[in-house]
Amino acid sequence: MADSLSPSLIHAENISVQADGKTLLDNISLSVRQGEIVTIIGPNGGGKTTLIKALLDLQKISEGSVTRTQNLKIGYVPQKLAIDRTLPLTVKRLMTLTEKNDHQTILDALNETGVAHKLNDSIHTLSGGEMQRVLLARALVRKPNLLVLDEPVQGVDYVGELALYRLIENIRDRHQCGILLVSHDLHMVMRASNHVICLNTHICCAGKPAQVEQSEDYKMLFGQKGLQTMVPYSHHHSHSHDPLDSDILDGEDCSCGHDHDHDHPHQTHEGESK
Ligand SMILES: Nc1ncnc2c1ncn2[C@@H]1O[C@H](COP(=O)(O)OP(=O)(O)OP(=O)(O)O)[C@@H](O)[C@H]1O
Repeated sequence: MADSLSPSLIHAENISVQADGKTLLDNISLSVRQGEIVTIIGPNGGGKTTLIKALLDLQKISEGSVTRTQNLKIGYVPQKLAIDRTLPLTVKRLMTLTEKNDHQTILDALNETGVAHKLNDSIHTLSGGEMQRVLLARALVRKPNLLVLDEPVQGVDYVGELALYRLIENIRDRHQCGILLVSHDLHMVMRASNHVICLNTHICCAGKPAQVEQSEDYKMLFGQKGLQTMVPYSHHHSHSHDPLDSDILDGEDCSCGHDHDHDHPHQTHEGESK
């Protein structure tokens, strides 16, 4: 389990991203440590995918810096996978498209995510949840020390969502990797996280899940939906996680003193300070 002394696998320091004269990210700092699940939540268009891309060097940053630990191996499951639906493609083939792995390695990864029985099936016949599990397995064959999952529960129903988050927790426990998770949907996501960052161009609030729940900014952004979502969290989360002390505004409400217009992200905010 991670502790506050674990070194950061990846660390962003005051990064900002501008594109087309627009600020997409404003002064964001965050760290992901070994054995830790960090979740980025926020409204549509809040900059979650942009932040992931900036961390992965897929998006140019205008200010700030990103530091990665030496030998960092990242397994990335993007939000969208552009696959031509007319292209015949089995799960096995998908698993070897970009990396050559032996049969047993592929089978082990698919076993771990519970979809080994789909090995020879066409990916076009998979359910949303099965597809996400295949993509997770595909990221796992690289034996990453950092898993980056952009909306891993998309297309998955409530029960499947819960199972997927449990699986993600198990992967974290088994591999002791760091996990950076993105979601705009709040169902269950908080429960699985050590640390939550609420992003709406800038960081509105961040900290341990129970602390974010108390944040006025969180309540304003997610309203009743957010409060309802936290119920399962409060009831289940007294035991197994080892929440981190974090260098990111642990449990603090946004204390900048600015008014936030959450429907229309703007950039007058200083963002998070370390
Ligand atoms: N390359 C770009 N140039 C200009 N604007 C961009 C670019 N990439 C993203 N944007 C804009 O930045 C904003 C944030 O997009 P992003 O995809 O990061 O949001 P998100 O939080 O992941 O949203 P969602 O929850 O809908 O997936 C959006 O308004 C988007 O249109």
